[in-house]
Amino acid sequence: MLLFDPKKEMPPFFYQRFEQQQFMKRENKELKFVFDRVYGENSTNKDVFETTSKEILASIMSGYNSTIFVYGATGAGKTFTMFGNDEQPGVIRLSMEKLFYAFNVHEEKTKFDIGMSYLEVYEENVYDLLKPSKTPLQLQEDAKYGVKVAGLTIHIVKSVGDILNMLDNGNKNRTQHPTDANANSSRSHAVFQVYIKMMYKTSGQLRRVKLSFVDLAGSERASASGCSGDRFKEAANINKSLLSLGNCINKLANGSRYIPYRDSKLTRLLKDSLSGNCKTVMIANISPSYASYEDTYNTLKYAARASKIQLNVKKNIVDGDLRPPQSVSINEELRKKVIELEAKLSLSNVKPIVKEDNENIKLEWQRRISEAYAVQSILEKELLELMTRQRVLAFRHRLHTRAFSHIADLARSSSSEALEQVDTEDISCQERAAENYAAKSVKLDTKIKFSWIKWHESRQKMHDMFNQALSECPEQRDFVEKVKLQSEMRIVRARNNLGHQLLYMLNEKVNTLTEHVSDMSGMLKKLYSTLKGYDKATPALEAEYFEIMKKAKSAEGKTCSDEDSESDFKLFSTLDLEKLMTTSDFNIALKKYANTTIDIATDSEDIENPDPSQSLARKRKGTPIKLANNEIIIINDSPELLDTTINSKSAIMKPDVNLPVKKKLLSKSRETYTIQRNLNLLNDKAAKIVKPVVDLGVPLLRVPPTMKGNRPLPGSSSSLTASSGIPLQRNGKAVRERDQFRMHPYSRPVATASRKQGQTKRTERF
Ligand SMILES: Nc1ncnc2c1ncn2[C@@H]1O[C@H](COP(=O)(O)OP(=O)(O)OP(=O)(O)O)[C@@H](O)[C@H]1O
Repeated sequence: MLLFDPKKEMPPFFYQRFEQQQFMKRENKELKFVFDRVYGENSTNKDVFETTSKEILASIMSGYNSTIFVYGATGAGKTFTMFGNDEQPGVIRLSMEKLFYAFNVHEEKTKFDIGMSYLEVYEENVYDLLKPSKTPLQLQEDAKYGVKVAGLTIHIVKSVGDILNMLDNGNKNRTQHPTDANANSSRSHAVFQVYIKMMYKTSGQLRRVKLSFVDLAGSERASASGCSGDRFKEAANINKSLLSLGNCINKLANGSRYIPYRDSKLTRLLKDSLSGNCKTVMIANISPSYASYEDTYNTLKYAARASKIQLNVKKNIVDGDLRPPQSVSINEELRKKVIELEAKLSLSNVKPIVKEDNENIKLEWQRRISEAYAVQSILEKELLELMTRQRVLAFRHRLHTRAFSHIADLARSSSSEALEQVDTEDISCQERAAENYAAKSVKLDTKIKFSWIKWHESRQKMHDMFNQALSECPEQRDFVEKVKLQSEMRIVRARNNLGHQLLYMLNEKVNTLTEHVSDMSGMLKKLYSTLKGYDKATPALEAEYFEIMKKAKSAEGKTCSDEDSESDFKLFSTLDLEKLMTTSDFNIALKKYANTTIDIATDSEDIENPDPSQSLARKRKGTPIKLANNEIIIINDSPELLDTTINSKSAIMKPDVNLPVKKKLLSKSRETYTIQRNLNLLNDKAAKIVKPVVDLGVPLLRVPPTMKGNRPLPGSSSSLTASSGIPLQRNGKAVRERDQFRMHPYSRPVATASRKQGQTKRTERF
């Protein structure tokens, strides 16, 4: 046990005969760390070797891979522990001497082939220290042999002397720079590996073992070590690779399934030593100096975590192809015996073995499925997140575009000033927004595409794995179903989340619209009253006014009265991972909607009938008016015909169709968002199209039967008749008469006709 920063008895401090509290004193940590061995200040390299590496060497002879690595702050004595000096040889030399001694002892029965390599990892590049070159070496992963360094030279050695000479040469090539903490600081991680091939002469059995010694570069706080420029970068790189090593150690200690070996070259190289088939010793060097307090504390934490890692090791026995001829017959006999025994054993214990095997297979499949599912979950989450962002962006853009189209439509039908204002301010703004949206959506589309491909591949793999697992072990159907359900749940949750986001945006828009509608209906009321006051409100205008007011009222309090918004909502809230949708797919779908839907106050019939040609055919030019006798007339009040500027001083409606407006945008808006009036009355075959009144802006009026013989009023020139044969006249007086009764605008009670003209009084102006 090592006691770090122990509590110390401090002599009491008195001031004016009273004992004082010592505020400035730092609280001691007094942390206890338990390790396999702890070495004191007087321990030698031999002490370290005897209780660490020596034990490991015995297992090397039995065929186990082994690694010894030293870790610690800069200047703590790592290189000294590994290499030592003449008086105090380091762990490498002592191990090699011991190893070669063992080789000599077993020389008669075993043939040993020994090779060595020496490399360094400097700033995330791997260099061969025994064949110096400026070109870094590449790491390759091999399913059978693990991580290999391509092009690394392996030198055959016959004695300890050979090895030490090679190491001396290699050390000369190793990157060293002075730091504040160490005049000969090693700035790279050095990995020295000994490859031993042992062949037992009698049995022909072959063992290949790898012994590694890793001298890590010193961990340091870059600012504390007083370096700058290149040295600072060097220190940052060292710390980065040590951090990834620390992460791997943490995850291994916690039993995590995913270990981030690929985060750095160092961890990739040490993968075998950390988690593979390897017996590993970690030597943590610390300095007793108070100046290294923080470094010592960090090193101890690092080592404590590393000590929790548990490895599964197995002997590296390879059936040799190089078996000596005399051993072949013995070996064959033994093999036959083994087969016989195995057969006997399997006969006697069929059931338990099968059961145990099944259980193992099941567990193995579950482990593999869980691992693959963890990867797929990450990909799925990423894809869902991107898709949600794409739809939210597209929906927001759609809402903006629609709002703009409404404004453009209103401006177009109101005045040239309004239209010009839209032209100068809003269109450029809208164009900028559209460009912005296009750029963002292209980026998102690309990301989604890549993410989807990865997700799809991983899903395919999972699918294959499920099939294989179920065919080998059908009883794990429940486990497979559970994994599938988890994935479905994630998608449903993401869909819900998207729906909430879109609904929130839609409600915001509806709230703003409701506000506008109430503002506009107030204004419309004023305008209508003014027109009426001047006798300029035609029946068509009047009918339309009441219709609009009715709709404005019914729209109040509704959260989503707009059918088109609902279609948009449906389109954008669809989150189907199977179907990859790009921004252009949305646009195509929206165009389809645009053809089938008439905006603002849409007739349900038009939505039900998706044939655009039919819905367009049913559009009429004019306002239907139902008379008291159920007869329907349609007044063609299209803007062209209502243009009273042709022959009148009073302008009811004056559309400027040739204004210098960016036609592209406006024409699009008109095509998509036609303000449509109620069409139900059009189904009546008896309806007649009647020409509009343009002369003085006086509404068209049927002359009641009682007034039939009367001469037309001055200024009235119409000879129009409805289907009933009743003549229609422009009759200002009759209008005033009608207004007195304030009937529903669509009905003209015959009763009005019975009133005497003399009784008619204009009681209402405004
Ligand atoms: N146990 C020891 N006995 C005598 N000298 C030592 C001992 N440990 C370290 N030293 C000396 O301390 C100095 C720094 O040690 P060393 O170079 O081994 O540190 P290091 O941890 O490898 O540092 P770096 O990470 O910077 O390379 C060297 O001069 C070394 O000889």
